[in-house]
Amino acid sequence: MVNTSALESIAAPSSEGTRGSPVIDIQNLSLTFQTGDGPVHALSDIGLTIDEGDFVSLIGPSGCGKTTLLRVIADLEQPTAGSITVNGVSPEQARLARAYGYVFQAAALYPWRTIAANVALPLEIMGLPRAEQEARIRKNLDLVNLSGFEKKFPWQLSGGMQQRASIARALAVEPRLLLMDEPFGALDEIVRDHLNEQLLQLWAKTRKTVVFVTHSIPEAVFLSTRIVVLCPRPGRIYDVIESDLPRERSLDIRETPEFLKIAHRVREGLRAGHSYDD
Ligand SMILES: Nc1ncnc2c1ncn2[C@@H]1O[C@H](COP(=O)(O)OP(=O)(O)OP(=O)(O)O)[C@@H](O)[C@H]1O
Repeated sequence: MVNTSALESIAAPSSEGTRGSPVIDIQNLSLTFQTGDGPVHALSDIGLTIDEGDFVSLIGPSGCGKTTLLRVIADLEQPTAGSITVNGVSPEQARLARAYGYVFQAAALYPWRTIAANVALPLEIMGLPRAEQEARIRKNLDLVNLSGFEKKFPWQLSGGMQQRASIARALAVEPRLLLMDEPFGALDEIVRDHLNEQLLQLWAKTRKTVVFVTHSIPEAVFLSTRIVVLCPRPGRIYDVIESDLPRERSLDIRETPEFLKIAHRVREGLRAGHSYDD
């Protein structure tokens, strides 16, 4: 995804000095869906602060509220209690200010548009001048290492390449915050490893704040500065793990005792919150 040679000289953000004002501040937040079968407590008493430059993974069993939490941050769902700010303002104001880019599990590219035209879509909606649109298309396709694929249609690209294109589209609005909902969940393990490594390089280069939903323990531990373990019924935070792994990481780190220790703690949290009746 990322042009690695161009990144070799780029240092990852250090764990010191990047802590600034919280990008996301969530206090006592709950969300109950009213359904025909009664209330569903999707989120209960969530408290979470995410700082500038953090890479935070939300992990937990199916139904624990990961996607709902991401959608609340994106102003796609409304909490029923508590408070949340994004970049210091309400999620609605943040959405209107295009504070975030959102990447879905399926690449969600328009099949009748070329890759360049897909990346251009939010820029067209913003009404940016044509030259600015083209500059951003070039820059962001280059960031995900898709230069040369501008004129291809999504179906001409592999699943991993399509997902890289959707990341380029999310980045094109130049958000401070990237919300990613299991972006690599449908890809095979080798492609996923590769994209994980490249996402980390992209994060180091762009210094975005990332909130990333995953079911995969190795993916969460490999990518994150913090791992939030959720458990279901009601959806709540079970554990928040601050990673002490160096920010600059390669896949080899997954064999180290430090990595395995964090993975073990995540697994314990998942086990404790898991119902085998599911
Ligand atoms: N629009 C909705 N109306 C009613 N219930 C909903 C709605 N959206 C989500 N839920 C319920 O809220 C709970 C949390 O769902 P959510 O999709 O956030 O979980 P998740 O952790 O992302 O699950 P998965 O890993 O399977 O994607 C689930 O019980 C789900 O059925």
